[in-house]
Amino acid sequence: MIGVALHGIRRHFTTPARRDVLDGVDLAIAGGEFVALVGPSGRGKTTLLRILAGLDTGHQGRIDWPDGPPLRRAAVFQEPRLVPWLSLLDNLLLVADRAAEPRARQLLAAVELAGSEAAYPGQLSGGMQRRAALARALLVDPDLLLLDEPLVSLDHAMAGRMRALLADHWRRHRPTVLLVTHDLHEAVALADRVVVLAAGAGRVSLQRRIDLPHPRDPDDPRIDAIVTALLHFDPGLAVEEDEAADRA
Ligand SMILES: Nc1ncnc2c1ncn2[C@@H]1O[C@H](COP(=O)(O)OP(=O)(O)OP(=O)(O)O)[C@@H](O)[C@H]1O
Repeated sequence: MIGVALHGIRRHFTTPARRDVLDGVDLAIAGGEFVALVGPSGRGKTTLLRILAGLDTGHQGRIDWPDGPPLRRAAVFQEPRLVPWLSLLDNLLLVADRAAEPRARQLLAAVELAGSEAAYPGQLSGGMQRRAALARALLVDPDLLLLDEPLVSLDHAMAGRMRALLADHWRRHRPTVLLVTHDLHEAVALADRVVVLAAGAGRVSLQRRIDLPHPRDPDDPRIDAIVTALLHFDPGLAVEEDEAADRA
């Protein structure tokens, strides 16, 4: 299992304006841990995820991999990033070899895309594409799974089923997961730990361990109680909660 320790991660952008987006993030994630990173728009969540994915190398600070670097890193970003001229099935097989086809079909069925294997991304809704991107990430059996609001445009029921799929995959395979979400309920329902980025400071302002046993019932009232406690700590998170409720 792959743990990671971030020490004093800083990211400064100069355009369009000079700005310290991350200003000394310290965060250690244990191998096999499921961490949710929350906070309103613009606090640098995606930037941190891109740094961990190896896509943003303009940061300062140190990233340690105490168990060695991840061998299979997978990421799902807000935009699905599928190759437009390949079918869904071929998009999945891009990250694996042909022998993985039965598993790829199985995963497409698990994200409720059975029957769409031959479709091209442009023929599908944004939500369908996002589910395909999730299936593609799971196909590589990642040891580090980075998720940037992967369920954001899905309807309430579908998002619930995809959350259950993700939770089930994590329990069986135990990848190390960092999930960025605006949805506090989602964060508490899934994660071992919720990490809040501070408003305007670019640093971790709160970490809260979620000691509820897995598998979790999303209707467990203890989840709402923890969400209320987090909102009490950082009322800025409430705006995002309202938006999540509107989307549902
Ligand atoms: N390549 C870039 N160049 C300049 N500024 C950037 C770049 N990438 C991100 N930023 C800025 O950094 C800030 C943080 O962006 P980031 O996407 O990491 O926030 P976030 O917390 O993930 O927001 P959201 O929840 O809306 O996705 C924003 O003000 C954004 O405009």
